[in-house]
Amino acid sequence: VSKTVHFSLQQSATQYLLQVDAIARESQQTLDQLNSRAPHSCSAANLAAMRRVLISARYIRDITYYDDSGALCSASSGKLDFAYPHGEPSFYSLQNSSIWLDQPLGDFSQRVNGTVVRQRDYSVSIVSDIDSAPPRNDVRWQTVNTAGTTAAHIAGYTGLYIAGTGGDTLATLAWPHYFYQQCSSYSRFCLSQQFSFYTLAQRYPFQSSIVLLAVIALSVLAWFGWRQLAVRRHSLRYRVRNGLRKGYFSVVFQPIIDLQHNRLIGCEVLARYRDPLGSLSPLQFIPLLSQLGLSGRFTCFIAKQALTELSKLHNLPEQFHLSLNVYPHDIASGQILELLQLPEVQQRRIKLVLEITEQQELSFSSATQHLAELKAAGLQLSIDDFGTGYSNLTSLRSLNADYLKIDKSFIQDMEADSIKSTLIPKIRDIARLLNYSIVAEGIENISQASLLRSLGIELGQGWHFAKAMPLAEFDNWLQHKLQQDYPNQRKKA
Ligand SMILES: Nc1nc2c(ncn2[C@@H]2O[C@H](COP(=O)(O)O[C@H]3[C@@H](O)[C@H](n4cnc5c(=O)[nH]c(N)nc54)O[C@@H]3COP(=O)(O)O)[C@@H](O)[C@H]2O)c(=O)[nH]1
Repeated sequence: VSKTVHFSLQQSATQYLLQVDAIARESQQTLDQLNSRAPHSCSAANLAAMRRVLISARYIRDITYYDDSGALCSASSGKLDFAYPHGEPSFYSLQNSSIWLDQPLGDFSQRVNGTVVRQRDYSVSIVSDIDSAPPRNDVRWQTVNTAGTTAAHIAGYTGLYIAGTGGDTLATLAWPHYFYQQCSSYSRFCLSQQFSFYTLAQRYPFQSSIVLLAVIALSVLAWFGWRQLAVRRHSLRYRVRNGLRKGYFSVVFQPIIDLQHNRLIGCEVLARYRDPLGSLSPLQFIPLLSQLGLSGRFTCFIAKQALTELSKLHNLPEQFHLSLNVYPHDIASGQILELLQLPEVQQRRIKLVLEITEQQELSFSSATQHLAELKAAGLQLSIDDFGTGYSNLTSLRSLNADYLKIDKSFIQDMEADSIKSTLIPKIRDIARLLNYSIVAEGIENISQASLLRSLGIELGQGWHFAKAMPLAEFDNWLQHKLQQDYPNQRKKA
């Protein structure tokens, strides 16, 4: 389609510019011929010579002779009554011709306007349709002359000509507008045309329908592509993967309390997610990270982030614990050992406790060696969500952990003496047998805290003490708590 359109535009513009060149050539040759004659005057012999030239010309309608005061005689009118002055020319062309556009050529029987081209003592007047009849009249067009330093507007719409585009250029402007420009080689005239797809559609109905179909097909494809992208970007998998790359995960800290002395001994770090589409719950992103094979990277990120943030707090209690949830399969695979490479983990100020949920079965054969390496590196282990999963006494013993964390489902309804809560003393006995400290999680009120204290449970956490908080809030809470716990101690610098 573009070839057909291009060819057709090229043909008509070439025809038009060839005519312009022919007029320019005839004008130039005539002026050269007259200017080279001597003597220059309005003598009968000179007027006769001017008329002979005029008769053989194809485009020139009159020839005028000048001296410094103005036009003195012309081939059509003979001697003029007075020297007729010209105003400023419209532009200067090649060989320093002065050109006046749209001049009234008043000495013809009918009043007509035309173009006057003057060089030295002579001018030629041309009446042609090149400035009023472009090759196509259903397009916007402009003719300019580029012989001077700037393009001189000759006819048509102003502002269509694009400098530097050169000749014979077909381009799509903003769809559905097209642009075509061609310049003549001799007279330096350029013809610029601008037209819309609708003009094409009228002229080339078949080709245009192909273009239109192609545009529709491309738009539909682009729409589907965009929709697919939007769906993908909204999918949880994309968000979680992207979140790890872009840092949409953050950490919050929930205090862990020594129930017997009501003192802060550490905290648990919990992950949070927020991206421009909103928040995701850990229950959504924790299993997904595992399915995406990103659990190891994620655990390292959370550990690094939590330790970096906590290291900014200067008055953490001695032997402060940071409990970090880890994926049991990362222990079995050994990926968890990557934690030991982190400089933040290697520092000894904060004790790292790895919480391994009991809800997922741990492959003991491969895990034992890795757990031993973690413990040898100074990390502690805690069995999380105890009472909800797979542990038996043998597996508990072989894990060689330090803490046993009673699941919150045992704590809830403790005050109402629920069946589950009656098992707490039994869990406590098992923990003592194995030399584990007990942490009770999900303590929501004072009566649960008192009951657990009376049962000899050492450690606890839950909303009764504080919810999980971002660092700044945790710091405020910590200052307040330290004031309570150590009222006589001055703040550390
Ligand atoms: N492997 C990783 N797992 C993580 C990480 N961050 C969180 N998680 C696990 O996601 C589960 C849901 O966590 P979350 O929504 O943060 O809920 C925790 C507490 O906010 C909530 N909690 C704490 N106190 C109370 C309470 O008094 N009542 C109550 N109803 N809920 C409370 O319990 C969740 C902590 O659970 P646990 O880890 O078992 O101590 C959860 O399984 C997280 O483990 C991560 O970084 N890595």
